[in-house]
Amino acid sequence: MADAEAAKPKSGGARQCSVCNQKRAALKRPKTLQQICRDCFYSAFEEEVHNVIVGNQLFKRGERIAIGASGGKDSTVLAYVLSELNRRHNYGLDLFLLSVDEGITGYRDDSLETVQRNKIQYGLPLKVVSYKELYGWTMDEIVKMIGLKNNCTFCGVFRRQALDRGAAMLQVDKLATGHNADDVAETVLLNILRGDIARLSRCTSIVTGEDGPIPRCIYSPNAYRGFAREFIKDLERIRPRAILDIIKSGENFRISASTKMPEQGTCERCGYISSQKWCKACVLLEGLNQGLPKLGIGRTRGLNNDHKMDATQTSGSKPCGTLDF
Ligand SMILES: Nc1ncnc2c1ncn2[C@@H]1O[C@H](COP(=O)(O)OP(=O)(O)OP(=O)(O)O)[C@@H](O)[C@H]1O
Repeated sequence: MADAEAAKPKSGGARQCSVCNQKRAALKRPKTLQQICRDCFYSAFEEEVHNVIVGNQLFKRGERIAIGASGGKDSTVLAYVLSELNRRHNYGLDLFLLSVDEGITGYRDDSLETVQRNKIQYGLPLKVVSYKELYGWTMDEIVKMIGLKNNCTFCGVFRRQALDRGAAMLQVDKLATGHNADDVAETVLLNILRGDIARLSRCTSIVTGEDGPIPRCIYSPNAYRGFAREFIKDLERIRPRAILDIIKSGENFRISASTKMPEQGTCERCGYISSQKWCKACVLLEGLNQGLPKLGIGRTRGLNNDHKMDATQTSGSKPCGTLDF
């Protein structure tokens, strides 16, 4: 996606596609610097995704795969490309669309309509799980209680767990989520800026147990991530490959053996993966239910006080707009 956005042809530069030599080039790919037409870009993109899937042995024949479907552009592309490649190359996968309804009036209800269309277009079964059914709260209700300032923490933590819970209900083997190059580069940069070594080492992994790129949250357009995004876009204007190079730096990052990393366990309350006594979602939920919504926000207060802080938890007090996969 960074490809397409970064490389709109300059005015007057109506060149021919350097692949088919027939149609007009629609974009210049930062990755290859090729001027390429729309159709050739689609073919190249789909072929590259196929090569990544095969090269990394992402799936096994017969596996059940949930596609995190938000109705946004990335997951819509993901749903299209996975269903298309599954059919074209006969991967033998059972694909499902999985949507989380956070209960944000005027936002998710609209995008869920897109997902309903994807369901019909690609002929994939759809499962929708909602914050209301899982946690007893919609995001609108949470915002009413906590205000706009810290609500992204709730949104991000709950969404990640809701996707995992939905995946468990569907009894899938894997969950696929969509992340474009810009988002991954932002995440690498953010983790460097925060000194979050644990996340930095995982955020470019193609397969993660439970961690990965930290997507943005719609309630916080001016959060720290926004500044990282602006910075990356400025770099991209000067040098379009900058985004891919930042990702490459993240991929090549290695932690020294002497660095202490957080230990993963399970939440004593709900059994979800956690490096603390209670997982972040349970701490936040407890705060909401007790009428103390700030309980799980911040570094020092909360229900996990008796446990030592670690790299993961330190980022628990991170600014709005982060979501861990
Ligand atoms: N509400 C949701 N329901 C299901 N999957 C989701 C939801 N929100 C995010 N995801 C998954 O996480 C990925 C990254 O989410 P993020 O919030 O960064 O959105 P994004 O980069 O705008 O992607 P998209 O364009 O697909 O919304 C999405 O592509 C999707 O696979």
